[in-house]
Amino acid sequence: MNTLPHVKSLDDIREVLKVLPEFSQSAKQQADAREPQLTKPEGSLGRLEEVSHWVARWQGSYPPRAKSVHCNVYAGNHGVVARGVSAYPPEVTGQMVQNFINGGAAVNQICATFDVDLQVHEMALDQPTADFSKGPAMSDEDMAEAFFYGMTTVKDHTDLLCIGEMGIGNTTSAAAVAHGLYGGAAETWVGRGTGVDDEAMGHKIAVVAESVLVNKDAMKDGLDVLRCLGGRELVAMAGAVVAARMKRIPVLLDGYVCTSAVAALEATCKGALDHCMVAHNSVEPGHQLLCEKIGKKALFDLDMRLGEASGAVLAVGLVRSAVACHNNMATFGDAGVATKD
Ligand SMILES: O=C(O)c1ccc[n+]([C@@H]2O[C@H](COP(=O)([O-])O)[C@@H](O)[C@H]2O)c1
Ligand SMILES: Cc1cc2nc[nH]c2cc1C
Repeated sequence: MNTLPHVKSLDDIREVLKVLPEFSQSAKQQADAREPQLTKPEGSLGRLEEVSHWVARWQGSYPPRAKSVHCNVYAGNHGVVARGVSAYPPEVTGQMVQNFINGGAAVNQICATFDVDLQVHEMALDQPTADFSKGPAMSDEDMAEAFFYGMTTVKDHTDLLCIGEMGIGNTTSAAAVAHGLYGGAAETWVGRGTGVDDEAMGHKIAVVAESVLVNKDAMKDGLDVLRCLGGRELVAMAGAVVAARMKRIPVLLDGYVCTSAVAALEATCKGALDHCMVAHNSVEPGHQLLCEKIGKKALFDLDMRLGEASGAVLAVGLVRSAVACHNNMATFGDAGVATKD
């Protein structure tokens, strides 16, 4: 199987991003050739057609598969919580990790529904990142370590990978990363996260604006932004997305925090997220704009704002249905159904 490069610095990660594999032209051609033969009006399965072709192209083999599905949830703690930006205390991160392990969280139930294997990864919860409203969240070395760790968590023989996170304070991190990457007004990128009140919301916007200003000179590309304003779980998600690309595994992204983390890859290297789809549109107001910035449209919108990969895993049923239609529907010829005039 593929050996992953042991990245030890942001420059090492930049080198990896330059040589990411592209999708398979042969799988694309096979999927394109089969689609018009299936017993349905042309285009009538809408985005399900896009989904099955996306799976085939990025797996690089044909027919597409969606049997072995894994979900990786990364958990991290954030120094910026000292600024009063979350509705919950930071101990909840570790407590929720225990809840995941015990099978009591929402994502456990959704994984069980779709027979998805769930792995939870604690990212040094006893060492929160530095408060990024004062300076960089992580050193170059810390970021590379979390990134490489994320890379190693992607298992071979996975048909589809769902990624998500848990971390009190991380919607502030996500907003700061998005603001750092794309600019605009800080309030465009800030939402209520776990549910902060109006007063805390105003404060959160000010903290995000301040954090981007404080770190401005240290941020030359997307990876710098992720190091300065991200967190270990955000970095691990970015590492997992890169490893999945190398192992030819399509990825379902979750909500705002997940999308913001990996947007740093796209900002560094255009096309780095071509093997990913955004599963759902989060209630966080910046998510839709963020999706536009990376050229993606979420598969559905159920007013969710939970995180923990819940939206990504929910999309597994949709992907499996898309792949089953593509692979198993009868053709016009086989079924004796007349084609259009
Ligand atoms: O990713 C999202 O769309 C999302 C939206 C709202 C909340 N969250 C989750 O809520 C936590 C962060 O919220 P907060 O208020 O502590 O920044 C973290 O564990 C996330 O998984 C996640
Ligand atoms: C209880 C709880 C569960 C979560 N799951 C993801 N983020 C969360 C935040 C809180 C507060």
